[in-house]
Amino acid sequence: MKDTVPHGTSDFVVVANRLPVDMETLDDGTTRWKRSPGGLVTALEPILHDRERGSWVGWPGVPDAKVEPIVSGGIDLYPVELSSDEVSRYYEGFSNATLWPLYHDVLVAPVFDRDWWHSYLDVNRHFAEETARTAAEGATVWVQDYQLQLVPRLLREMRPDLTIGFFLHIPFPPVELFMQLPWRKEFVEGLLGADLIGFHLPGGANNFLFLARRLLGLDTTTAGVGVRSALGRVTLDDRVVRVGAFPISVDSRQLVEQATDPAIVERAAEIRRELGNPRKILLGVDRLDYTKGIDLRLSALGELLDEGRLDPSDTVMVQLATPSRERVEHYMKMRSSIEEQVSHINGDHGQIGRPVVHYLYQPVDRSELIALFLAADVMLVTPMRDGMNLVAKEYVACRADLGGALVLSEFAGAAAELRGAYLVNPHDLDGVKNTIMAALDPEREQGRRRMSRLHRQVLDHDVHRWAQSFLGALSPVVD
Ligand SMILES: Nc1ncnc2c1ncn2[C@@H]1O[C@H](COP(=O)(O)OP(=O)(O)O)[C@@H](O)[C@H]1O
Ligand SMILES: O=P(O)(O)OC[C@H]1O[C@H](O[C@H]2O[C@H](CO)[C@@H](O)[C@H](O)[C@H]2O)[C@H](O)[C@@H](O)[C@@H]1O
Repeated sequence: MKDTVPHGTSDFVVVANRLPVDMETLDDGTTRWKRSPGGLVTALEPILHDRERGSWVGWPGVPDAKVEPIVSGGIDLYPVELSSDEVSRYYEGFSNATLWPLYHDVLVAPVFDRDWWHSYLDVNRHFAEETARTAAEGATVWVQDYQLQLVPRLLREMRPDLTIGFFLHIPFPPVELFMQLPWRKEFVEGLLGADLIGFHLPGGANNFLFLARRLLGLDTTTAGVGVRSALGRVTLDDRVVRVGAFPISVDSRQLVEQATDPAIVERAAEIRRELGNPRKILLGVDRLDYTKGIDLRLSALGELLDEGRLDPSDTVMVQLATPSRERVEHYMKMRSSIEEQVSHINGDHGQIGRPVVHYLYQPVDRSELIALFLAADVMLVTPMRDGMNLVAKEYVACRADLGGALVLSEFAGAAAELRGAYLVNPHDLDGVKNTIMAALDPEREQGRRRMSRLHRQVLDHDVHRWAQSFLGALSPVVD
């Protein structure tokens, strides 16, 4: 295969399950493009804008879409077509009903289905082939996330001239959980096709190194990996693979700019008025996913209202939930139970024209989202497990006014850096309730000091630093 693949012209190629835009078919049968959901796209978009040329290989988000490459002179988009059967078995099945729950602490039971596995293997091969066609001789390829863990090895077999990086956006599980995977060796071998493997946190990197030793009997470093430092190494027969921790972030300066735009500041004030000028506004912003702890925060709110610790006449919660993976069973169940909880709270505590919980099952524009961040007194980020959680970082980046408070789960990757947040254990409902109460009414100067510390952290560690640290560590392997 090596010599038969024609080379493309792109020196820098991002490979991700999704393109940064999703194709949408309108009622009249015409199509248009809209921003893809999720933090991976939020993070990678500004990185590619920084580059004069680059390509992105990914799925356009709908089955059976025959889309020609979109070559614009900036970021060229190379669509990978997935059939409806592949969407069902590779994306909804293996990626999101096997790997996603397995890597998120088995919050629901992962399904191990051999047909799904074969589809995952086939689709990973399609992605590797499309990338091999797109990349120029000696190009750098950056493969993203759990949907494509076999691509590094497949791609190296096709194109040994490439420099290959891989970044995992979700947690890498503890060894005991990973060992459940019937195809565990194939995954470790797949990732070892890369020159550099990146995780959000040192724990994930250390788990991976342990598995490379234990499962494959490879020679690895055993000292702990640091944050953007002290990379681990796996020594193979012909090369060394490096392993590191690179916490992802947001485009902080751009968010500050938008959040201080007078039109957005005015919109934030208008939102408060539209909500009836409550004393306090709580906010949740998530993809609708069972990992995000939306149910937990609604339970906390419901109990605080039931107990009279919160007054429904002066407290409002806004919960935005982006539709996600809507055909996967646990997502359907979670949607129904969240909507039941919202109705329950509003039924018990709302008044005509004054619901306590304003729930939107739809994505909103970035400017509206930033205005909501500014309007919110308390941001609730309460996942049971999350790779990073960019919403937490977006909120503190936007609060250049040093107002607001962040309640953050210890089980979000972001908690490793945002130590000044109101940290909660999402398994401890009473603890969450007490922490929400504390975050609602901090002593003013103490609240501003907390936010100032968080804001500085996110400004100093933005998404550009993330990309530079990963790509900087990847580039020495070219020498
Ligand atoms: N309802 C929504 N409307 C607009 N953007 C949203 C909405 N929900 C989530 N987002 C955006 O999607 C991204 C979510 O990223 P993150 O918190 O890392 O989690 P994940 O990638 O698992 O969805 C953020 O950029 C956030 O602002
Ligand atoms: O593509 P979808 O199935 O619609 O899912 C959206 C994305 O969700 C996940 O995001 C993760 O990446 C974020 C950025 O690193 C991180 O902050 C968050 O904790 C992760 O959950 C998924 O990993 C992406 O591949 C999806 O595109």
